[in-house]
Amino acid sequence: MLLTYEAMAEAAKFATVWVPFCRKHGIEPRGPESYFDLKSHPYMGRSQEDFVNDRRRVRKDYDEFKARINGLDHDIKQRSDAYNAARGLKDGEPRATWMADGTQWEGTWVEPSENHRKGDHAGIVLVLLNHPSHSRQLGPPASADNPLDLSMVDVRLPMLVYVSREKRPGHNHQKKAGAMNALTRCSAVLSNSPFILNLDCDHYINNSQALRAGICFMLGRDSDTVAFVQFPQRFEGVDPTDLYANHNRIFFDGTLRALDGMQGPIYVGTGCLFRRITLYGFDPPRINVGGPCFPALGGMFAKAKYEKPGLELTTTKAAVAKGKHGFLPMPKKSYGKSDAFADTIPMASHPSPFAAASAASVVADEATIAEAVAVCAAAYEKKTGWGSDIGWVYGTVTEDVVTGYRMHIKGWRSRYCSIYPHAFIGTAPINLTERLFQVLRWSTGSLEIFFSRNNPLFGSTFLHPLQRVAYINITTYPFTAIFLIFYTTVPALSFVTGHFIVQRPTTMFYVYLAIVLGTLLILAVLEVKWAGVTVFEWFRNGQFWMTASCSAYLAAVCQVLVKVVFRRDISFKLTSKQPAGDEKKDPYADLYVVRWTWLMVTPIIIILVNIIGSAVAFAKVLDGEWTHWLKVAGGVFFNFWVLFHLYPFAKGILGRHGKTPVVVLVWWAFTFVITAVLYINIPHIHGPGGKHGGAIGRHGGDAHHHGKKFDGYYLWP
Ligand SMILES: O=c1ccn([C@@H]2O[C@H](COP(=O)(O)OP(=O)(O)O[C@H]3O[C@H](CO)[C@@H](O)[C@H](O)[C@H]3O)[C@@H](O)[C@H]2O)c(=O)[nH]1
Ligand SMILES: [Mn+2]
Repeated sequence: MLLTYEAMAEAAKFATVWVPFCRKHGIEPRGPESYFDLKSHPYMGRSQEDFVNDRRRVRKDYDEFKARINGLDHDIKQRSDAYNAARGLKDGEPRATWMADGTQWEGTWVEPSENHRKGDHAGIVLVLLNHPSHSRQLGPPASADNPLDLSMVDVRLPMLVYVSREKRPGHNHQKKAGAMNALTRCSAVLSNSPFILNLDCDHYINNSQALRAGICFMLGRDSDTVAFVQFPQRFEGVDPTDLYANHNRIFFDGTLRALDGMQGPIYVGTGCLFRRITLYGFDPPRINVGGPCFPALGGMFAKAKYEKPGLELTTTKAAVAKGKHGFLPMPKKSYGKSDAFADTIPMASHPSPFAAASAASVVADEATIAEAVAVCAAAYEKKTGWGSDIGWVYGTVTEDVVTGYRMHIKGWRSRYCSIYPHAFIGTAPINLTERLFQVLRWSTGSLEIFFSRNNPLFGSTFLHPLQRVAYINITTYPFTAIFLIFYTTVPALSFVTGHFIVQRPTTMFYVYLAIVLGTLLILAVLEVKWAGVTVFEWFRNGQFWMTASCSAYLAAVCQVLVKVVFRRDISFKLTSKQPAGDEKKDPYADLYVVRWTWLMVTPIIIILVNIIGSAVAFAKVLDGEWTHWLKVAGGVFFNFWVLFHLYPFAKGILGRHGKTPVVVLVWWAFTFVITAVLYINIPHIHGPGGKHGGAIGRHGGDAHHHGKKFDGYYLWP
């Protein structure tokens, strides 16, 4: 969209003031919006007065910048209308969208037409800021049109390029993975930097030292085997009680950190620093998988392959210059038709011998840009290794997990880098429906990987054994839904029917139960103590896990089975972003907006079943039908345990009213009492009464049939 491009152009212009200002005064955080939102402005630079003046000036620039961005939509339309009018368009002729410099925009038009609509437009590469010089470049001193004294500040800005890959109808563009691959090739041609930072469109950099922190893991001793450095995802705009566990603290601060002790964290799609060559399918220079515990297991069956040097320079510079690609890990044709792109690969793998050459190549001239457009053509990847052996992997909606996995099975490591202030911050869906769909997408993606050629059960032996366990877990976890559905409904249903499929507990059963519970407890303590999450956050995770498991995971299992059986593709529904701005309004308004989806059906059923189950049990005790009220209490407690987990969900579907927790409890109590009263008062439901017999009699022949046929059913208490 032209809007994106022009907004970027405005940002580039504002950056010429903002970035030097930040450097001069040591401003942190570097996001202007977050910085100007701060309550206090700790001063770190030089003289106070200088700072106050500069700050006032930049603030004014920033406000103007924001106003211009907000006006862009209108400006573009007005400008285009003027140009179109000037050209005297006849009726029915397509109405072009015009750039500020008076040329037609090649991408999507405001009024879409052939070759200029969403999913049907040319590839566009526009350089907004060109390569900076290699040496320091001090700014001008203060003057009339430049009120900031920048004479002591380096004013260079990094290269900034707008890229929109070619889109054609009927062509599978492979969503985010396809976008990342096009960008990887484009940046290879334009800059070919050896490291790539990948951020989602809804994330920003919050700590200017983040890259320095991450790159340490790449450049340090022995770190030539590190493929990527993963930062935890952090979010803003989440409600303070984190009703739907958006922060995912256990996953980021527990799981990813723990994996760091093995082969490394999995790749989670954003906030990740890559070594460029790993995306090209290179093997690591050495294999050191297995660590001190399992050194023999690393690459057990594949040793021979690694006797030859992996990344050692086996070709002379001259040979590369002649266009021979002797030491590419894959045949040249799997990288696509662009020779210019293929030539960048050896330079990315061995920056040092080519330092002079790559320094000279950093000019974004017309030919280079034409090449950049060519490598993001829609048809470029036809009959190449992109999406399978090279770059981001296709065929799943969680391309992140599988892309990291393919690196790990080659023996690459990854590292986890968590710093404070948070390196990157993003937005999370705080609406229940959006959140459920997000989890549905993740769980579907995981299962897709399980049912693909990237099933971790069959990955190479370069995968650390425990890392493999982690990958199996991450590609099978949605199956927990099947068990959880039984776990959350059968005990409550047993109260209603009076039949119990679980045996009267034996001593051995209690022993096992104690072991399982003890393990869970240790795990919980470790997670809380060691990952640094609070007990409250820990509970939230558990609550949301149950909600997601009995809705999204279940749906994912069904969806993927359909895909596996009928070969239907699954769509990537972009997570809705909370509309920004308007501070006066409730920032969490979206939290309680109810948008119905069939994903909500199962949790609602489970809630009802548990309330009704315990109400019936209660009624049976009141009625004298059951006498072992202590045992009944135990069962009812279990039902409440389930309800307690589904409490945030209930709060969410009650919408606006859910803001007061009392409403949920009132509703639950109401349902409970109604059920109990009905049960006691309607004789034909609860049968002729009297102890166990009543329970069977109530269901007549049917229940008898069950009671007799299956020895597995027990009457209890
Ligand atoms: O067709 C698409 C869809 C998405 N994106 C990008 O993918 C990102 C992730 O999409 P989003 O809707 O924000 O989903 P989230 O659930 O927030 O994303 C998480 O889950 C995704 C996998 O499902 C990962 O790719 C993301 O990195 C990870 O943050 C977006 O920011 C875009 O940059 C595209 O480029 N093209
Ligand atoms: Mn996102």
